[in-house]
Parts: sequence; C-alpha cells; structure tokens
Amino acid sequence: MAGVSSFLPAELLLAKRVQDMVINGEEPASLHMSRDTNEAQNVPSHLSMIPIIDLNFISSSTTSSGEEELRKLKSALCSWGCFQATGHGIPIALLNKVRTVAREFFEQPMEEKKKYSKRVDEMQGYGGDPTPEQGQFLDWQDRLFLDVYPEDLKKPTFWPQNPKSFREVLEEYTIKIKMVTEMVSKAIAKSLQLEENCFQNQLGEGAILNARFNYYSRCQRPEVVLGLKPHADGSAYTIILQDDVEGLQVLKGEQWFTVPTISDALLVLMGDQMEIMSNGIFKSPVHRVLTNSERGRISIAMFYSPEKNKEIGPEEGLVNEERPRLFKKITDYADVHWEYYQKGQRALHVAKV
Ligand SMILES: O=C(O)CCC(=O)C(=O)O
Ligand SMILES: [Fe+2]
Repeated sequence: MAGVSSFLPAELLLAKRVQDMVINGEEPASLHMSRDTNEAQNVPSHLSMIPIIDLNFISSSTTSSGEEELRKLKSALCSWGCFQATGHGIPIALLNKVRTVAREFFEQPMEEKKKYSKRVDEMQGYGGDPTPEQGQFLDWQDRLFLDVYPEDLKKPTFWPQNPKSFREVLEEYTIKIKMVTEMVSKAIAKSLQLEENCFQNQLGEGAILNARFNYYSRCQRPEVVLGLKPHADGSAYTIILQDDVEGLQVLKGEQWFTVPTISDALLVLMGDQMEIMSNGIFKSPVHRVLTNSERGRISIAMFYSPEKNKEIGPEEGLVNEERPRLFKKITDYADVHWEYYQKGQRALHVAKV
C-alpha cells in the first residue's frame, strides 16, 4: 500500500482521510513526509514555561497584585506570543463536553463524517485543508472547519447531526468563547496601558469566530510527518482547547517548545493581526503540531478575527518617536494570510510600512 500512495498527487491524497489511511495500515505518502528527520532525532523537545494567567483575577482586581498579573501577561505576549488562560469563566464540564463531542465526531465511521465533506478547494466542512501549492507537503491530520459567528456566516449543512449534542455544545461553547474574547481583549489592552475597549473597537461588533476541530491520527512514523506544518495564525488571536495528548509546539528563538496540556486552561495565541494592532509589541508565534505513535490527539481552535471589510492597524497610542509605525492599516488580512499559508510562507511583510 505504501508504494501505491507514495505517488498519489495531493488532490487524490486529500480525497482520502488520514484517519482512514491509519485504519487501513497505510504508511505516510511522500507528500506527507515534511519533517526533517535529523531535527526529529537530534533536538530534544523542551516543555515550555508559557505563563499561566488568571483572567478573572485581572478583570476583577484593582490591587497591585492585579497590576503584577498584567505585567506578567504583557511579558508573556512579548516573549512567547501566547499564554495559558485560567479564570476564563468556562466550566471544566463544558470544556470536557467540547472535547468529547469532537472525539466522538472523528471516531464515527467514515460514511457518517462524509455527510459533512467539503470539496477539496473549500474551507468549511470536514476533510483536509484545500490543496496547497505545488511543492508543499500535506499535514497528517483531518479537520472540521465551521464558521460559528456571526450567525449569517454559519452553514448548517456542515454542522454534524451526530453526535446528537454536537450542535448544542458548539453553540454553548461559542457564546462562552465570545465572553472570553471580551476578557482577553480588555486584559491585553490594559497590559499596554491602552483604553480597555480599543481592540474590540478595532475588531468590530461583527468580529468573526471560526472553529477548527483538529484530529491528529497516531502515526507509525512520527519522525517523518507533521500534524500541522509550521505557521503563524492569520487571526487577531486564537483560543486553543487541547486534550491530554501533547503535540503543539511553539517556536521561540531557534527552539521548539512543547505546550503543556492543562485540563482547565485555554491557550491564547496571538495571530498576525494582533502583532499589527500592537505595532509589533506582541509576537504572533510560529507553531506546529507533532504526532506520536500511541494516541490520536484532538484540539479545538477558535480563530478570532476582525469583521469583514473592517480596517485594522497599529493602535495610535503605541506609535511614537521611540517606536515608529511598523505596520500599515489593512483590511481582510486573513485572505492574504491564507494565500501565503498555501505556499508555506508568512504574510506579515505585506502589512509592513
Ligand atoms: O492543534 C493545535 O493545538 C494547534 C492548532 C493550530 O495551530 C491551528 O489550527 O491553527
Ligand atoms: Fe495555528
């Protein structure tokens, strides 16, 4: 089987699912073999010291310890570009329900999942990412991508009917995540000594939330594949719920650091548009996902981006003589980001002055 799939073009490989390949005992095809095996063998993976920040403490505290938490937040976003959020107000029972419906969805027979299949070139729906440009590798993953907010973006035909509670759980989670975005946007504005609503104002009332359910099948050869290739997100920021299987890594300096799994925490990761709005003070970190030979991994990423056609740019309060303007104002950056992503490149230079 390995010999057959090695020569399949990307479109054909994308028409099958990685999960099916694993069930059928197929080896990764050459188009999946994106990982530098030298790096895989020689570089130890360090568990990262990404700070844990209590959002509730920041929003409710006016004391000097609240100030201290804000300093910790700013330092996390300047150095790592992400933090692990606790005190976000989402009960652990709901986080676990989201993890459960995600796993139950992917563990269904293929006929059931195929009801929500996207065409190879579409974004929303079940499958793999649209075909990347020539010369790019394929990720060792399957995903279900759904626009969840605002309402008029939703395409109900792609919303699974099974497991039965999927829709209800995702709707409840979306409402809660919207509340978390309010807490996060205010906290990071305060950490930069800006007016607390400034980022929400830039992103607009119709700021978009997309949900990406990722399933990274176990792989017999984790040293040759990547669950998700190195990239930075095109969002303002992304809120990631992990299960208990490690795999996500963040690049800091020259080194990959594994993000620890914490059952009640959400990883808040800055995207390129927050790097732009913060005039480069916050970093949009490059990250990737590794697989392992033992267990499949689930994650649910919620991308938070400006409303359609909304211009964003560096906050005026962050532009001064010491820190000149680094970025232009830009509209619908996510589209440009996607074009470059398909080529395996970053897009941030497009917004540079
Ligand atoms: O699986 C993860 O933890 C990260 C997913 C991710 O980076 C993405 O969906 O953009
Ligand atoms: Fe990402």
